[in-house]
Amino acid sequence: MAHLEHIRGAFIEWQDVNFSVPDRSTGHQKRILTDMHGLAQPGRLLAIMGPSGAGKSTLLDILAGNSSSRGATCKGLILVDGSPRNVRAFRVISCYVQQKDVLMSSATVREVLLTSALLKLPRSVPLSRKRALVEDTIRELDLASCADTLIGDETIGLKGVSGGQKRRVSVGVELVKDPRILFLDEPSSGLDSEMALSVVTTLVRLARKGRTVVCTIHQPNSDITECFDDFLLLSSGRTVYGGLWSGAVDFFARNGFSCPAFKNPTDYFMSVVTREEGAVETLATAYGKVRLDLLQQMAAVGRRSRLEVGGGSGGDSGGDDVAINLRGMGTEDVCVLHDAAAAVVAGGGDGGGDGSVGVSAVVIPSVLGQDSSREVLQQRQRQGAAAPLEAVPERRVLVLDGEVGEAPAAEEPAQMAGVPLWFQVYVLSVRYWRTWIRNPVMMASELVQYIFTAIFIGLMYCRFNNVFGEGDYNRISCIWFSFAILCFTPSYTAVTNWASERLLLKRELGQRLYGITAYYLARYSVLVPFQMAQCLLFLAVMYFFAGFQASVTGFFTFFAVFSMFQIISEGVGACCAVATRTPTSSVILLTFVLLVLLAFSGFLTTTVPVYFRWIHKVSYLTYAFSALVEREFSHVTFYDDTTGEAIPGVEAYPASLRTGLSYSQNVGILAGQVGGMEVVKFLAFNLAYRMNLI
Ligand SMILES: Nc1ncnc2c1ncn2[C@@H]1O[C@H](COP(=O)(O)OP(=O)(O)OP(=O)(O)O)[C@@H](O)[C@H]1O
Repeated sequence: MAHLEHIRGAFIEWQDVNFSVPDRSTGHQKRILTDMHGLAQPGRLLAIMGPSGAGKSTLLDILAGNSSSRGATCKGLILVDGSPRNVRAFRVISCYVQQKDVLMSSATVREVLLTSALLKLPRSVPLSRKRALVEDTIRELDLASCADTLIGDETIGLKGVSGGQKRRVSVGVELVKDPRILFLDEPSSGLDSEMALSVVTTLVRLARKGRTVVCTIHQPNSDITECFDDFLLLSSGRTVYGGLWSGAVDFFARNGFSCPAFKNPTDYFMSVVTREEGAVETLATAYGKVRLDLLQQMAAVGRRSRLEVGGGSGGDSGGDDVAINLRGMGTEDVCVLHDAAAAVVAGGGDGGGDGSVGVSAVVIPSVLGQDSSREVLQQRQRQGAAAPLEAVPERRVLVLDGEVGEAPAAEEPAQMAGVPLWFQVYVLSVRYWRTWIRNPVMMASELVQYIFTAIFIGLMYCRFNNVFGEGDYNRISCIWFSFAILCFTPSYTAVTNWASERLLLKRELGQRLYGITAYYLARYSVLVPFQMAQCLLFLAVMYFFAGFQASVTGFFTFFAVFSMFQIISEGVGACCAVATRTPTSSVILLTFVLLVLLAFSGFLTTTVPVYFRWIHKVSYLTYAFSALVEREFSHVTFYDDTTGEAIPGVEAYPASLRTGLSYSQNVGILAGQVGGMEVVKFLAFNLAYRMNLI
């Protein structure tokens, strides 16, 4: 556990935080959070509670630097280790675990964590260290017993880990980057009481290593509340209480709300703020008066507990740490020793360090600072408090555990900058590949569809004859029918897969683990061979069964055209999926598009109305169909059943099926359409991402 022993959390202090969003009905700003103050400390678990709509998630998002509502206004000051937060740098040292577990169901716990480590940690970190980190994480989260079990998804018949284990894996996915700060949105929601407790005790363990852990929580039972160190109770966007968990009952009692014996305090608090008229106003006002005392008390207890933990694991433990840090600081930094164990580090000097393992900045936030530090910070607050949070001055931040450096001032977070595109594509391809081969329902349904369709069509047309009026018609029908069925298979698969893929993609793109280009290339590199294999399977049965020209060239011509056809069909499905918000609307759109394309492919109507002619001209079905008819008929001679006259194949099929192009020209256009579809698909993914459809 060597790696995890060195974790140092960060002090996060927020002051006068106000958040408003535009109210569509009135056109004015609607206040969501009012005058929020608080403190989260290293080595401690801060639980944020409140009734539904109290503003818990909003506050958590703001603290984590995730808030991005259009038209929203966020004012106030957030200090990290005593200095105004630089959101970009803050994201590097913190992580956010969302409420819903969005994990790759076809991967094992160990694989999920390793993928995360490969994408999140720079390439300069050796693979052996990444693997060691994954093993550390597995042990730390108590996941050893299920490390090689699939995550699973009951909805697709894939058995896997339990809900509590899944939630811990979600934490682990973030933990592999070794964050100093963890934000978790309702980590116990949807779990039974035992699983919820196991998740919360895991969080306490993570906090005790020295990390700062902040979570929102809903209706905790008394076992869970015993795990809280610090506690923040919100109601209607106001702070009703913020301080030590152990002081909450006393605070309520002093303000006229005594918790009955044997009642879970959190149940009581919730009933007071939701049912008692005027209680929120009374408590919020009372809290405003004692806020500073409660925060100072909380900070003092926090400091004491970190000192008790001592110099070994976690926490701002010893004077040695401070001395090392001060050596690593730039000369412009203002360092004010607070006590033997800690220092206030303010100012914006270069954060260059000696790079020694375990070096950390130990910082006391302003609520605890002595006069000298207060002056520095008050000056900062005067600069920053009135400004929107995003506008606070940038400051270099120390990245802990083994490396002291400055947070990237440029656009990309550090973890993305460290992983080259080819490596992202490689990691994602492996994961994508696994999704296909480990998903029995998807694999079986695909195989059954192709084999069943091939046998069905083979039986339907079983061994064409060469009688004019029969053999020609059957060949044309067989080709069209094959296309008509097969255009639905890859496109529907794209739509159904997108529903589960989208959430994971959204999370990972949001964290900038990779970009759309890496995702697109990885997807393409796995899907194309799969589609080609499926075409081969289909034609191996259908081509000879039905009785198409028995030649190797003929077979591989069909194979090439069918493969291109499948690739385009998958692209049509993917575009319909990303262009819509729900699977139902994707299916409706896709069905409509394919039916229109089929209708004007040249088989169903001999005269295409002039206003639909453009569809006939752009449809890939037109060229695929025409190319194969052209190819087959140029190698077959029919005979008239009554006269015995020989009729060359090229003269035997109707003019309505001809595009006016030769076989190779049709294939050339189809190949161009494959390229065009890939460009459209790539742009569609990018556009969907920009328009928030992913
Ligand atoms: N961007 C936004 N636009 C409009 N209203 C918003 C926005 N963000 C939050 N709100 C509103 O602010 C209030 C607080 O929302 P928030 O999700 O923070 O509450 P919560 O305490 O987390 O509730 P829950 O426990 O139900 O998740 C809600 O009434 C919500 O509708």
